[in-house]
Amino acid sequence: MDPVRPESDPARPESDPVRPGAADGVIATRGLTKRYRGGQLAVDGLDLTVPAGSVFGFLGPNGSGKTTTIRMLMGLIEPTSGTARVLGLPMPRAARTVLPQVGALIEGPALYGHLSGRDNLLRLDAADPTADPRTRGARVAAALERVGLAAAAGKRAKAYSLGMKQRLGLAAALLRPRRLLVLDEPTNGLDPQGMREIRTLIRELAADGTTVFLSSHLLDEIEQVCTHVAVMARGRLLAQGAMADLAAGARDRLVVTTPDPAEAARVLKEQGAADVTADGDKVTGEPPDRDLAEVNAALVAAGVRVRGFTLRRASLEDSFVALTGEGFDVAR
Ligand SMILES: Nc1ncnc2c1ncn2[C@@H]1O[C@H](COP(=O)(O)OP(=O)(O)OP(=O)(O)O)[C@@H](O)[C@H]1O
Repeated sequence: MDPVRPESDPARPESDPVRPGAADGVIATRGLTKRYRGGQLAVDGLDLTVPAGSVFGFLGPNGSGKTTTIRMLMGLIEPTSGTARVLGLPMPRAARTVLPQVGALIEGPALYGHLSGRDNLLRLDAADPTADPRTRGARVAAALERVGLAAAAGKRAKAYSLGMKQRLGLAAALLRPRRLLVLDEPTNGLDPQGMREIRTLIRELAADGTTVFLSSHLLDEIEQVCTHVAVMARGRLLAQGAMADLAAGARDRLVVTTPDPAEAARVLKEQGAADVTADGDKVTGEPPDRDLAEVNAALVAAGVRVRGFTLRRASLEDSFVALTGEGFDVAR
């Protein structure tokens, strides 16, 4: 089933378990497919390539197959067909080599509520046979510091807010150096402040060189923190690539704010704008290939009361629509 070469193949440097190369990406899947026993095709022929050093957004609505993919990548479930390599090694076969180098936060961290944040981490660290007990205290203190929990380290975990629990989960993932962090919907259930804090932390981790694989159903979130993105819908990969390349697939939009939307729409079409739509007092369209000052003047000359006239940069959502012809809110 698995056509990859043996792990010890010297011709393939990324097979070195200590320092696998990233020629194929930190994560690479080929035709990865999962059909659950009930017959549900959750992931369908996925070819995913996650470049080293990227913050890779794995975007898709609920039920699109993100968690199933992550569970296959982490060796928690077997694919029905296809292959998955993580850090250059085949999963789940090389799980014992790969997983210690991967920090994962999947479906909320498992914590002991009656223990303090610090004691939770001490306990987790003690469960790691490769962790030196002499440096345990320092390691735990550094991880708590990293996620901004140093001041709350002595508090029982059950008294933590959801955001603090997520951060403690991240601290646990950071107890040892990781080459890859896999975060499944890490901001789910958090308030805006908690979301911002987690995003900032993700950016900092990425700046340190860790590759971050971040699943989310939030377009905004992916747009704000990710360098690369893959878009899933109904178990299939719709698009993947560098965020900038994906954005290049969608054109900027001209946005006119006016109390006269119907007239504005007519003039914009006349001026050569394509795909003109009106929504309330906003009329948007693809800008025509001419001096926009002339377009503005034409609106005013036609008696349109122009209250705003701006060019909005293409968003990830625009790219998504341009690439797929579908809205993001894909119904299942
Ligand atoms: N253990 C299972 N047995 C059968 N079907 C499952 C199982 N787990 C998930 N599914 C189905 O597989 C599909 C993909 O689910 P998955 O959880 O991977 O999606 P997701 O994108 O992670 O969504 P969410 O964010 O809601 O978890 C869904 O239709 C789901 O109902």
